[in-house]
Amino acid sequence: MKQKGHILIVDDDADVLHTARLVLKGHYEQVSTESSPLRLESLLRRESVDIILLDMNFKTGATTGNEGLFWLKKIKAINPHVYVIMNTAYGDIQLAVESMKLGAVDFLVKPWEKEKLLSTVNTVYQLALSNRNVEKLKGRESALTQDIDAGYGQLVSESEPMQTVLAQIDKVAATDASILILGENGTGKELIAREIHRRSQRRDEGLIKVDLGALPESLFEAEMFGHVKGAYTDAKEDRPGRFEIADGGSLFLDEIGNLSITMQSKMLSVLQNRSVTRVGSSKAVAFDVRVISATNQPLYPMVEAGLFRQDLLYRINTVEIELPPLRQRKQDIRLLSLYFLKEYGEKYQKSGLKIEERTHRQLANYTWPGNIRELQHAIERAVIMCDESVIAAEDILPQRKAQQNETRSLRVEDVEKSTVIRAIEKHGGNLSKAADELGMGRTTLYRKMKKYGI
Ligand SMILES: Nc1ncnc2c1ncn2[C@@H]1O[C@H](COP(=O)(O)OP(=O)(O)OP(=O)(O)O)[C@@H](O)[C@H]1O
Repeated sequence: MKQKGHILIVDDDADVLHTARLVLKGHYEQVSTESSPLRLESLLRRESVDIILLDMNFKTGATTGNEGLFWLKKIKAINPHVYVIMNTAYGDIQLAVESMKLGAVDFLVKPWEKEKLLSTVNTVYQLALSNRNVEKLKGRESALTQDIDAGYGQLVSESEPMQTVLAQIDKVAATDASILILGENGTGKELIAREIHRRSQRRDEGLIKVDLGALPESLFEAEMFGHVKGAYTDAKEDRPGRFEIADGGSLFLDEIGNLSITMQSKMLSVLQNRSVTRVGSSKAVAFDVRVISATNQPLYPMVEAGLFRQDLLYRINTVEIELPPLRQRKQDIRLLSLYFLKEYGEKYQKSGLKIEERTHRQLANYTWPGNIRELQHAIERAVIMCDESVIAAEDILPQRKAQQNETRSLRVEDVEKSTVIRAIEKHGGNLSKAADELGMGRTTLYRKMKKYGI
C-alpha cells in the first residue's frame, strides 16, 4: 500500500528527476518533480509537501553548494515543517554538516543506489509521521484530561424507551454514520455519545469533545481548525484544531444547536470537504473523523425559522437518537436513585444508606426538569446532608410548599437569582461548573442569567 505523503524532488538534472520519481512513485501517493528552484516558493504556498529532495548545486558547473544552502534556508522560512534531504554529487562532508545545521534532516550522495534513496526517504517519512503524531497527541492529551475530569460513569437503564435507544446504538455504533442525539438537558446525551464511541471501531483513537455552546464566535476557527505560528499575536506555535486532533477517532459536537449561522456555514463546509485549513495557513489538511452531535434545541423548528441550516442538519443526522426525558421513563428513576445512592455512599463513606418504598414512589412522581443530572445532584446532596441511614423524600426533592404559592414564587425567584449568582462567583465565572453545581444545563443557566440580568 502506498504511503499518503507528498514527496517533491528539486533538481536541474532531468535524469535524476526521472529516476527518483520512478523509485518513489510506487511507494508514495504523490511524487512531484521540479527542475527550477525558482518555482519552489509558489509551490510550497499552494501545496502541502512532506519531504523535499533538494539538489545542492543548480547552475551547471557550480560546485560550492551555496545555491543549495540558499534554497534550503528559503524552504525552511516558508514552511519549517517540511523535511529536506540534501542531494549532492560530491559528498562534501563540510557542506552536509552545514546543511544539517540549517535544518536539513539528512543527505544523499549522488549517484545514489535506488535502495538507498528509498530507505532514506522512508526513514524521514516515518520521522515526519511520528512528529505529527506528537503534535496530535499533545492536543488530544489536553482534551482528554478535561473529559476525565468530567467523570462519566456507567449507563444505567431498564425502561422500555431506553431499551429502544440501546438497540439503536447496537445497530449504528460500529458504522461510521453521523449521529445526532436529541434530548432535554441532563438526559444523558453525552453519556450515549461516549457509549457509541466505546462500541465503535474507533475506540482506541479516543473521542474528542467540543462544547460549542461555550465557544465564542471569535475563537471558533482557531479551536476547530487550528492555527499556525504567528497567525495571532499569542499564537506562539502551530496548534492543531479539534478536527485534526480527533483524526482517526470520533468528534463529539455538543450543543450544536447553539452555533450562529456564520459558524454553521464554516462547520458545514469543513464537514463536506472532510478537510480543514488552519488559521494563517492556506493548505487544507484532510481528516478522518466520525461525527456525533448533540443538542437540546428544537433543530427542526429552528430550520423552519431560518435559525439552523437545513443542509448542515442533513450532514449530521444520518441517524437520529432521541433521548426521552426522565419523567417519561419512570422505571429508571428507581434504578438510577439506587445507583447514585451507592456511588455517593461510597464516595462520602456513608455505607448502608436506604430509600424507602414510599420515597421511591414520591421520586417517581416528581417531574425532574433537570432530568438525570438533577436526580444525580439531588442524591449527592442528600447523601452529604443526611444524619439517618434512611433518606427521606424531603432530603432529595426540592421543597414543594414554595412551589405552590404564587406570592412565594416571587421569593423563589429571589432565592434562585442569588443562588445562581453565588454559584457563578464560587466557580470564578466558569459557567459550565456553575451550571453543573446548580443541576442545570448551560443553556438553562444562560436563560436564567438573562432573566435576572446577571
Ligand atoms: N442512563 C444513565 N445512567 C447513569 N448515569 C446517567 C445516565 N444518563 C445520564 N447519566 C448521568 O447524568 C449526568 C448528565 O448526563 P449527560 O451529561 O450525558 O447529559 P446531557 O444530556 O449531555 O446534558 P446537557 O444537555 O446538559 O449537556 C452525567 O453525570 C451522566 O453520567
